[in-house]
Amino acid sequence: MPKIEPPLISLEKAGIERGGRWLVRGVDLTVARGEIVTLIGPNGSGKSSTAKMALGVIKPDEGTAQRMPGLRVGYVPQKLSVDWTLPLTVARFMRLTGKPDAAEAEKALAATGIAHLTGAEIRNLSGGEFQRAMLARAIARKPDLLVLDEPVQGVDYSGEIALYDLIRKIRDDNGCGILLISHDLHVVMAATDRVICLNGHVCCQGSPVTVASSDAYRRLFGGYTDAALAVYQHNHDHTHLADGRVQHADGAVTAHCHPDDGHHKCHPDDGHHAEHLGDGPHHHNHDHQKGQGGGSVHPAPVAAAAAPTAPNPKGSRDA
Ligand SMILES: Nc1ncnc2c1ncn2[C@@H]1O[C@H](COP(=O)(O)OP(=O)(O)OP(=O)(O)O)[C@@H](O)[C@H]1O
Repeated sequence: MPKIEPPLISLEKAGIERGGRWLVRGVDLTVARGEIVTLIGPNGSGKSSTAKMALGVIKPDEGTAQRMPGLRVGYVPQKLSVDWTLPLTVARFMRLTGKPDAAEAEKALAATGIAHLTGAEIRNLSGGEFQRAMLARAIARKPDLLVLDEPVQGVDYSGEIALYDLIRKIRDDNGCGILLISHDLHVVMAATDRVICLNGHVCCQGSPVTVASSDAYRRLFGGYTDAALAVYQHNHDHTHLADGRVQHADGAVTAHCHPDDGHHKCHPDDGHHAEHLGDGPHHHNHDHQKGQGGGSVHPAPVAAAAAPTAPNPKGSRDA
């Protein structure tokens, strides 16, 4: 009989109380190897507090928190205190904590698509590049579990898609478990196996479709839910090949997407196609539409993640 691996982390009926107020309570949560679990919920709903309990940073005031013995965690925090006036290259940033050896650091930077930025100053990176550097630093530790708190903040929509694709790829390549924290209702739906919807307690949980269809989720997010669900359920039917051409479901290969591909009207100069350069063949199972209306998103801005010289939107990540 195959051995059932215990989860990497598990919370049972866990809660945190501060100053006589329960920040969050009654949380049941597990993350297993190879699984992407997303904590979703509005601001202040207890997502970060729950993640901190799972990581052992905060001890639960009720219930239990358990971690696999010897668990290696890669953590990308929501905020990072960096003195942006100090010169700090990406290479040095990789060695600030954890000190991976040079080969591991190089591999991690290549895996996140920013090997060419090793010598660049952190303060000059675009928002998407900075998030990739944070991810690279986390995966260089070869974690069993990656915890990513709002990993796409400060990143434009097409950059978000690229980052969620990257997160999935990291899971596939490394076999680690991933705990994602997000209040993004759209792209994250397609990038996760299980969603736990929080609002001081677990409102609902399950597959993204189950959660997005639930009454509790609808009550919490109101009119946004249908769009989120529609976006999640809308699977692309084409693959972007490494040479930039597009292979369609019927096997036909064209220079660009078909204008009637359904999910969007495709402009040849769309930024989102650029971000997959070097990723090899890339099959979409996400939607390119952001927002509620499901309208066309063109012209899409060039992905921050793919723009090596884009200006640095520091405001979005300063602690
Ligand atoms: N140490 C603390 N003492 C008192 N209140 C706290 C403490 N830490 C967090 N809180 C409060 O607990 C609630 C949940 O905070 P938490 O950071 O977990 O929410 P979140 O869902 O991650 O929010 P956001 O999406 O805004 O990051 C908030 O109202 C916050 O102000």
